[in-house]
Amino acid sequence: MDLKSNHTAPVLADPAPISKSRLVASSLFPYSSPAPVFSPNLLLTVPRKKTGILDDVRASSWLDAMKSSSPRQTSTRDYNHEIVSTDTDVAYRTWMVKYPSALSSFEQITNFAKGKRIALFLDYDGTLSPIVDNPDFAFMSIDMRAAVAKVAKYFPTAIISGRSRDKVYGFVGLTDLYYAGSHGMDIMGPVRESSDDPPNCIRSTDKQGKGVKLFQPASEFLPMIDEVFNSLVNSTKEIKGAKVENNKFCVSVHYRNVDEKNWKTVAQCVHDVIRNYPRLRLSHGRKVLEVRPVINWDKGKALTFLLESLGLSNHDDVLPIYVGDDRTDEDAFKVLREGNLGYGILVSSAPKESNAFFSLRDPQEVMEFLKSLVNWKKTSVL
Ligand SMILES: O=P(O)(O)OC[C@H]1O[C@H](O[C@H]2O[C@H](CO)[C@@H](O)[C@H](O)[C@H]2O)[C@H](O)[C@@H](O)[C@@H]1O
Repeated sequence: MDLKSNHTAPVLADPAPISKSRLVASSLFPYSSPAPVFSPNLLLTVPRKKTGILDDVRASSWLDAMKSSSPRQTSTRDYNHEIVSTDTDVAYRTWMVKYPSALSSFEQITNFAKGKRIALFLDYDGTLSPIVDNPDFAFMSIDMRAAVAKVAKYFPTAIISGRSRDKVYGFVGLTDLYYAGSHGMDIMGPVRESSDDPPNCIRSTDKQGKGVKLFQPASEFLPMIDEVFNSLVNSTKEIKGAKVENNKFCVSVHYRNVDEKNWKTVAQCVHDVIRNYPRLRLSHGRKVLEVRPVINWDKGKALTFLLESLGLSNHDDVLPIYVGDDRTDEDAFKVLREGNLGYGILVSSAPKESNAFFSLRDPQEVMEFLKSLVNWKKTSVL
């Protein structure tokens, strides 16, 4: 199949604006899980006109998205290291009325979880590890690793990351978890004999020799992604601070360390490369442009796939909890919210519209939440 064609331009697909309407509180509780649907035809066809240059309108919308792609500090510290209340603090507290802290709402969460099996889904960057300038150094702390290891002893736990699966496994380094890399396009999950495998799913073994299911719905894009990665490395090499990361089924172009006056040049380089690949699209992360295949697959679909693989879909006594900080995590929050399946928890130190139910400020609070889950499980009489 020729995935490269000159008739269409790349799809500039950011997530659709999130609906401002919130479900009423009571809909936190009734659960009915629809059966997951895995379409054999995952390819999306979104034809667009080809444009020669990154035109001004598109350039400014790319730039706006680039500028708003990382939260600002919500508070400052005075010379005594006291937190000084600022307008942004007030805005954050107001926002938290809509997205309450998962720590202060812990009792509400665990009350609802009584008699249920919690399944935990965790994003990596910005959730388990703090955001740092160099993506190669986004290590999680020893304490965080211990907290994740403990929580995984009590609850089925999966990491769903935009990184390549190998890379995120390298950072986390725990064997008792399931891993989905490339925004869910590379899943290594458990084998369940009773279920039918979708196309593109193969049986394999993990590093410990355990039988696993490997699902790579974008496998045919591999040569294209490699080609685009090389082109992007080449075209951005003169831009000081730009960094291109190969995430196997997608490519990240980082501009966190690029002078803001050169962000437009980064956008132009990315545009110039991917305009020749109508089967690739662009999305925005935290100071990163992400190039990925146009397929009907995202972190939300990965979450559904993993629940199915774990034998946890269509059960009223299952409570999935997904913790993430990025726009790509919204797809998973949406699956949980719209299906009334479970709780999305947004990690953010700044107010933003989300499909999550709860919030946590930063990875430190994520760690406290994980520890609280373990303590609750240890002490609860179910
Ligand atoms: O889905 P995630 O696990 O959150 O991965 C999303 C992207 O995370 C990484 O980039 C982000 O974190 C870096 C390290 O803190 C930071 O330098 C960068 O600015 C952030 O965008 C990762 O490098 C990307 O490849 C992932 O797609």
